[in-house]
Amino acid sequence: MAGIYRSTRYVLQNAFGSRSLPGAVRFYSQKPDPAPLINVDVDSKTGVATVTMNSPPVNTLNTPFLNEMGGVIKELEKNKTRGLILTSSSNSVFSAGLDIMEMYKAPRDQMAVFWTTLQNTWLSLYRTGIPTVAAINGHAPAGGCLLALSCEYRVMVGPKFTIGLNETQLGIVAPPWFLICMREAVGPRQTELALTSGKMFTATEALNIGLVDQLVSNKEEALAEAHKFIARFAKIPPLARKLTKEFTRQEGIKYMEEKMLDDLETFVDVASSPSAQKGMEMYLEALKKKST
Ligand SMILES: CCCC/C=C\CC(=O)SCCNC(=O)CCNC(=O)[C@H](O)C(C)(C)COP(=O)(O)OP(=O)(O)OC[C@H]1O[C@@H](n2cnc3c(N)ncnc32)[C@H](O)[C@@H]1OP(=O)(O)O
Repeated sequence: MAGIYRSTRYVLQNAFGSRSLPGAVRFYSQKPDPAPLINVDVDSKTGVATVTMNSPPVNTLNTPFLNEMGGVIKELEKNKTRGLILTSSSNSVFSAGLDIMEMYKAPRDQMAVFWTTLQNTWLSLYRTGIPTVAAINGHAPAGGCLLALSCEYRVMVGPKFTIGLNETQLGIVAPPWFLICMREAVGPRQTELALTSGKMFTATEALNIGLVDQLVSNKEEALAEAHKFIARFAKIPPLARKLTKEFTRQEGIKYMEEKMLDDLETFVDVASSPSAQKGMEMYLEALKKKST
């Protein structure tokens, strides 16, 4: 392990005084952008929050965005929100996944802060007692797919958008907790087939393997179905629901609680390796070429 990483780990551990690093690492992030990257709209009748990712052009997951998302989840939990619907303000992209610029040619300590923030925000979303639904109204590759998989129910707008964990196509490896989320939705066979090839699924294919639960034809329908899913819990005692969700998701929660620092170390080593850097460079070039 290189010295710089060791010192990052030391600083993070000292800052929080324990092996687990709860909450987002706010003091490491840059000055926050005054414009919100995420909009929250709570329905006054139902108490259900629509959380709209609004970070143009493609809702990439970077440190400020993830910090804000972590803060939103904490706030909704504090206010005893009845449901959380995750969607996007874009007409074509749910989220383009991790911001490759947080990993490409980034110093190891910056990568470490980024990954720690991702780990914490993911855990908050994955384990929250609030019923969660992803209203997937656009493409959801890699980290975008992870966000959707972390919710309890997925409604996807079809047929033209795609979803999947495509990391191997970039020459990087989806970590075990991404894989656990995928396996919980589609089972081990489909997970291996999907992840080894980095397959992006059409909405119909995603429905067929259970990667999403419902197909609809536009965002309004997606939001309506999401509300219906949350309404199913109106008469279920919240504590029993929350604990049952925790038990069901124990593997992912346990992985993150126990392996957070090992996972961080692996990420920084893998992402900074010459082959991963080369893969990202080529991928970024291809994206740029496509957009010009
Ligand atoms: C050990 C590591 C583990 C890592 C685990 C997870 C990895 C990830 O999540 S990696 C990210 C994987 N994401 C993708 O593969 C998606 C890439 N993006 C796309 O396929 C398309 O952008 C998308 C289909 C989402 C949208 O297409 P368009 O609407 O046509 O937009 P553009 O492609 O023109 O993109 C606009 C603009 O955004 C830049 N961009 C897109 N995605 C990313 C990204 N993930 N990170 C950083 N930047 C991204 C793209 O280059 C364009 O930039 P400009 O050319 O400067 O406008």
